Amino acid sequence: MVALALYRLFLSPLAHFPGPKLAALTGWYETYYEILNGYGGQFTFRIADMHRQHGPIVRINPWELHIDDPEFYDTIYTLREAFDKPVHLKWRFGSPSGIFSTPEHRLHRLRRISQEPFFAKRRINQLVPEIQAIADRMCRRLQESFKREDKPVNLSNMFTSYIADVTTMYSFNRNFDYLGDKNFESPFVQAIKGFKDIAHPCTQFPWLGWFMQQLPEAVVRYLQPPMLSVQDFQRSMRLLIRDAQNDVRNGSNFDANRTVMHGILTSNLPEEELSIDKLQDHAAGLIGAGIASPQLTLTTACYHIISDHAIRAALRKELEEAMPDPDSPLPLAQLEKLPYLGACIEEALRLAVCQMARSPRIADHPILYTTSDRTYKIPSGTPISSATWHMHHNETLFPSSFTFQPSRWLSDPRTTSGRSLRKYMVAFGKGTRNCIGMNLAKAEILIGLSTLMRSFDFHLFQTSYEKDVRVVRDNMAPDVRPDSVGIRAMVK
Ligand code: HEM
Repeated sequence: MVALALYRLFLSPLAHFPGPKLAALTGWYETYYEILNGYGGQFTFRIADMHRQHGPIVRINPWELHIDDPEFYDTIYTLREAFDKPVHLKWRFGSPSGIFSTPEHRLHRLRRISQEPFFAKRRINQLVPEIQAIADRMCRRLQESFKREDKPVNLSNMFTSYIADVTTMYSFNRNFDYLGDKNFESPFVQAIKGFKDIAHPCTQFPWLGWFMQQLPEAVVRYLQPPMLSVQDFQRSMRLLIRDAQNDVRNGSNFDANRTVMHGILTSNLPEEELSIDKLQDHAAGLIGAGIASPQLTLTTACYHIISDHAIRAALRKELEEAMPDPDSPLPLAQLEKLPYLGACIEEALRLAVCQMARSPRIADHPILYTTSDRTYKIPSGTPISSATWHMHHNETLFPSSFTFQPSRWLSDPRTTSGRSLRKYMVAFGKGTRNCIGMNLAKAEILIGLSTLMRSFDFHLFQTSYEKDVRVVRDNMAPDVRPDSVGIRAMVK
């Protein structure tokens, strides 16, 4: 023990990097902040404190560095290098073979290439009529079951159902009509919560994710209740995959170009990549990542727009001029050109952050990082990261960073050093592992938000900033107090 402590503090290749000595000494420091301190999920905030105290590069645990320098982001998250992700993060979401979780660069490329064509802009453009039809269904449900009955709607549940209907339609060609539920309570609300609840324990104790999957259900129910909704979710993915496999086997009733799962099954992936376990991980990755982040962005946008009269009026004016008849929606290409709508969405993406937990990369060669007074040589094999949370709340780039100001995105905004502000918008990540679903997400958000805001007015219902909006923990995605029941609104 003593030898290990001395090694970590004085002899390790990271010993000369700044940071708290306790963090350099033991991984339990991080575990304490992620699991035991306050609501848990506090380490991202703690890292911000470390930077305030020790500068732009800090050693955050015995093995890892974090860099809070907007100009260095593109060096870590790059298309030019073949970086890996740390192996211990593979079990974080219980789907070790999903592309999000694949550590090795080469295997990641192989898996990602089989899905990429489905998320190209051209392919997403073809999907627009179906997304619009689902957004129209959301509005009809709001009109009939909430506006007419003068009943509050839970915005996060509604957007989860909207996005879940789009995602399952595109992934499996299935219409589950989650929007049809009386209160928009789709099973994904519980499953997403379950994924978030297990993520910190599975990150801190990587064997836990594997171990939980080996245990009988009754034991899991007793030990880790959140894992149950994750297992339910994984079981339903398996059934959908079996159906898609049958379609492909029978050569009937499917079009390989229409859904992502049929596309994966008919791609050039080698046979060993098409086992039911691996396919389940791909499906879980797509559905999990594909629902949680667009939902959070839409809820964030909606909350801020309806809580600020001036912003709501400006958006309403732009939408009314562009869409005189609310029942005749604009084509996606024209929605993309509406400046104020675009600025509201950009600002919602910035504030929603979506992926709050850091996502480290590992290089197989040393990397140089220069501060104002010295150059550090980061040893090869060291996990390094720059978290989106810190970038999006950098007060130099985004003054009053916690306020929703769409105007900061209007008219080709620049930083004080003359660079485009958009360079520092990193909601979708960058580099070889950036968000594969970005085009789909943007289409879902543009169509959903414009249709909704053109058709209705909203007033917040029993919603407080402190309880329901202020981010108090990093649950992989930013999360609010555990006693929040979500942002609710009356429909006018
Ligand atoms: C507002 C919406 C979204 C945001 C902000 C977002 C954000 C991100 C970010 C930051 C990453 C990089 C993760 C990392 O570096 O470790 C990522 C990866 C990923 N996203 Fe998204 N995402 C969104 C929507 C979607 C959608 C709609 C889908 C699919 C239906 C999707 C599927 C994925 C997948 C599969 C990955 C892993 C990519 C890889 O490792 O190659 N995301 N997303």
